[in-house]
Amino acid sequence: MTSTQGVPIHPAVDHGVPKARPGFSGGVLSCHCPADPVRVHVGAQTAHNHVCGCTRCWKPPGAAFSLVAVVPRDAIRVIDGQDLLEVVDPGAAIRRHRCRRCGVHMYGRIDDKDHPFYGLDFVHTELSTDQGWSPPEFAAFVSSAIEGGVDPSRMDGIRSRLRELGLEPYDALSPALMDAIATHLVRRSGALPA
Ligand SMILES: N[C@@H](CCC(=O)N[C@@H](CSCO)C(=O)NCC(=O)O)C(=O)O
Ligand SMILES: [Zn+2]
Ligand SMILES: [Zn+2]
Repeated sequence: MTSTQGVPIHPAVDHGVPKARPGFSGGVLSCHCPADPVRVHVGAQTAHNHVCGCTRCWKPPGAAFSLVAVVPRDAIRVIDGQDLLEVVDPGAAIRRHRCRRCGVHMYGRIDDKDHPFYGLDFVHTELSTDQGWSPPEFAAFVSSAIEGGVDPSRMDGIRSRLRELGLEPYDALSPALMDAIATHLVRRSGALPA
């Protein structure tokens, strides 16, 4: 089979998916401002790290996918630049807090207590120089990359490259996460025991 190594996905995976460090318990995320960056301490290892093709997640310049994971919301502490943070879209389920100088998203928070992922914040581990974060496990919202400007003719190559990297492509979240969402919705409706 022809290699699709030359198909760029995201700089953090284009040369191979990194490994988690056993015992890793978090680090500091910094925005891209060259001086006085916003800094956020994340006091936990990440979970469900994935590359995401949706238009809402922050991506580094030129990348077709973002790299995004979750941590418990109480693990997030803004240590510098709190006053520089603004919410990108207050109406979105994930209220992404970005640096208003450089535009980098520092964390995304769910404030709706009924949301299946309430209690989890979304973070981009590439904003940290600390090594050992949980690596991406799958690719989400792959078809949405077209909405972000990727030519549809490139999608076969992109899906092949994702598979080559071990990042199974899905057009929503992974089956495990979609099942968790559906289970939450059914439980909330009272049709399943809590
Ligand atoms: N086609 C849309 C999809 C946007 C979307 O639903 N994104 C997901 C995944 S983000 C992290 O994996 C989501 O849950 N969004 C909720 C929110 O953004 O509040 C598009 O590309 O815009
Ligand atoms: Zn900034
Ligand atoms: Zn996304």
